[in-house]
Amino acid sequence: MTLLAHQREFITFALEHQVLRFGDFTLKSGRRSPYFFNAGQFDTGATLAGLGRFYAAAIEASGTGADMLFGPAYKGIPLVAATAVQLFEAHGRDLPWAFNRKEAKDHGEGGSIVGRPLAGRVLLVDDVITAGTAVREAVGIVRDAGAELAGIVVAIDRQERGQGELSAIGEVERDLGVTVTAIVTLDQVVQHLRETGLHAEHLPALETYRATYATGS
Ligand SMILES: O=P(O)(O)OC[C@H]1O[C@H](OP(=O)(O)OP(=O)(O)O)[C@H](O)[C@@H]1O
Ligand SMILES: O=C(O)c1cc(=O)[nH]c(=O)[nH]1
Repeated sequence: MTLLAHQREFITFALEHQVLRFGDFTLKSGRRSPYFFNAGQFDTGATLAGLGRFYAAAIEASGTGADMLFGPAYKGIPLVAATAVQLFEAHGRDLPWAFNRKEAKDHGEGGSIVGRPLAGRVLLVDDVITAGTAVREAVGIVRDAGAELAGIVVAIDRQERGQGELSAIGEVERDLGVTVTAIVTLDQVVQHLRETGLHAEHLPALETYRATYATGS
């Protein structure tokens, strides 16, 4: 497997800012994981700008055409904002963007979508796909608004089983008919750790976890 320079840079960036951490974490799916990617740790202007640049570059490289961006609450919100800024700053693409509230508001402007109303081909921007539940919920919001899903971009594909035996991303691509783009995959993180010797003490737990939840596809 080849790791591109920007993927190594991204892993280094996530490790440096303790966004990628090792320990014992309970996930949304209920799985217990020896590592966690916490996008909330990109907690300064500079790191959020850096993160947005990685997302924008991944979107440009994927060739996914979209009319607008959507970031699902909560962690998708700063991600979509940072990505929209960097798509414009670094690539000259000025796309409308929106996010949702988890609970609809019945005063003021009301509703659950903030920003540009969802319409046309919408690219979903989120942090992580584990079992795929969160992105399916978000896709439901896009489709309920009468918009079309153009694709999905995440920072990390944990390469775990979804609801059946396929990978969560494989199931999402099959069921929704779109491409999921990840800046990096778990395999690439593991390869980078092996090659650099960084966090070598955590590799056995990562391997055991992978053997439990990984799929061949
Ligand atoms: O693929 P899945 O198994 O669904 O898990 C991954 C998702 O779960 C978490 O979001 P959460 O719903 O906790 O929302 P948050 O953005 O408010 O943290 C995480 O931020 C991912 O988006
Ligand atoms: O599956 C999750 O809940 C999850 C995994 C992960 O690495 N990061 C995160 O924010 N959520």
